[in-house]
Amino acid sequence: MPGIWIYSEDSAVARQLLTAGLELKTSMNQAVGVLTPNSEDAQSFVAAGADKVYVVRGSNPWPESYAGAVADILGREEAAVVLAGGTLRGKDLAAKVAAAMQAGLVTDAATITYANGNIETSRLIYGGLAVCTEAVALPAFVTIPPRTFAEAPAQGNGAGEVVTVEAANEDERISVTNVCPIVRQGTDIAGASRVVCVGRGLNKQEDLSLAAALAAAVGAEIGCTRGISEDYHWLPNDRYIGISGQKVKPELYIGMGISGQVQHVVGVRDAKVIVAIDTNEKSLLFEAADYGIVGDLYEVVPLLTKALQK
Ligand SMILES: Cc1cc2nc3c(=O)[nH]c(=O)nc-3n(C[C@H](O)[C@H](O)[C@H](O)COP(=O)(O)OP(=O)(O)OC[C@H]3O[C@@H](n4cnc5c(N)ncnc54)[C@H](O)[C@@H]3O)c2cc1C
Repeated sequence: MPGIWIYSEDSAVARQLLTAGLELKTSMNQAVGVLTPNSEDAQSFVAAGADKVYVVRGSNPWPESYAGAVADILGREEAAVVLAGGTLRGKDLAAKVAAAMQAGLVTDAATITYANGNIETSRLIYGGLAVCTEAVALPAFVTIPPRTFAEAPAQGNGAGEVVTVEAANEDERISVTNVCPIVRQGTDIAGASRVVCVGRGLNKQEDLSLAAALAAAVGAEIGCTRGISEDYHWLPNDRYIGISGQKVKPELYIGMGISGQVQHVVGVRDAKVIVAIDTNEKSLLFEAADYGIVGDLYEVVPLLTKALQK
């Protein structure tokens, strides 16, 4: 089936990529297919508009175990465009399969369109200071970060076909002997709808209670800048936001005591409403903010919390 193919080991991300795939389907007039390791979600892709779904079952979740099977399917189907989730495993798999198929690969695309017979993408570079646009000849591989698109909704039962393929473990050097899930505190901050974020304007770890009270008042998760987790170890590393941390897309982000360096702001720029609290009126976070309060967080935050509790 020549057309647009989607792969992610995370079914929610695959449904987000399906939104981009269905837009390309209209402009390219080609079918959309999904490859997934998750047999239980195959019908949800069909219901959301996939014309064909391959369930690729490997003996372990490492891309080494099924990259060859994915390349075989995509080669057989004469894939024109492959969209892979921009997760660690998605990028790993995309690189392996694109190399096997001698196809071009663009990573971390924020937009994707079909124009002049090519796939055109844009992505942020230099820590968010510039936008890079690229045109890739077909067949083209593109990785897209999670939450770039909304999930494609179910449209009915769908008429797409589901095919199951068993992938042999291609790399005998790798075997899974144990799996330890990452233990997270609270919910995944990347998916939080509200975030209260603390920076090094906070004087000591006990003062995180100020942020916790504000977060409780607005129903938010607590995030931080890199120094708070990596240098001070006041919060776990999965709480820091930015280019090398989590990218968040909340309805509301409240940043306190944050200087707004680009490496942090690039992780929050997609927030719907940004509120900044800082003593320094030149804090760069004010430039990204919808609302700014120039003031001492030790005075402002308790007042704000009290007002919001009412
Ligand atoms: C390659 C690279 C990658 C990086 N990746 C990331 C990343 O992913 N995420 C990230 O966050 N950083 C990242 N950084 C670090 C980044 O460049 C900044 O150093 C960091 O974001 C600054 O953190 P901050 O705003 O908490 O601290 P600071 O820059 O020290 O700012 C503290 C702020 O608090 C204010 N303040 C002080 N006291 C008060 C008070 N009482 N009330 C109110 N405001 C007060 C100050 O005016 C100041 O604006 C990266 C850096 C590099 C080089």
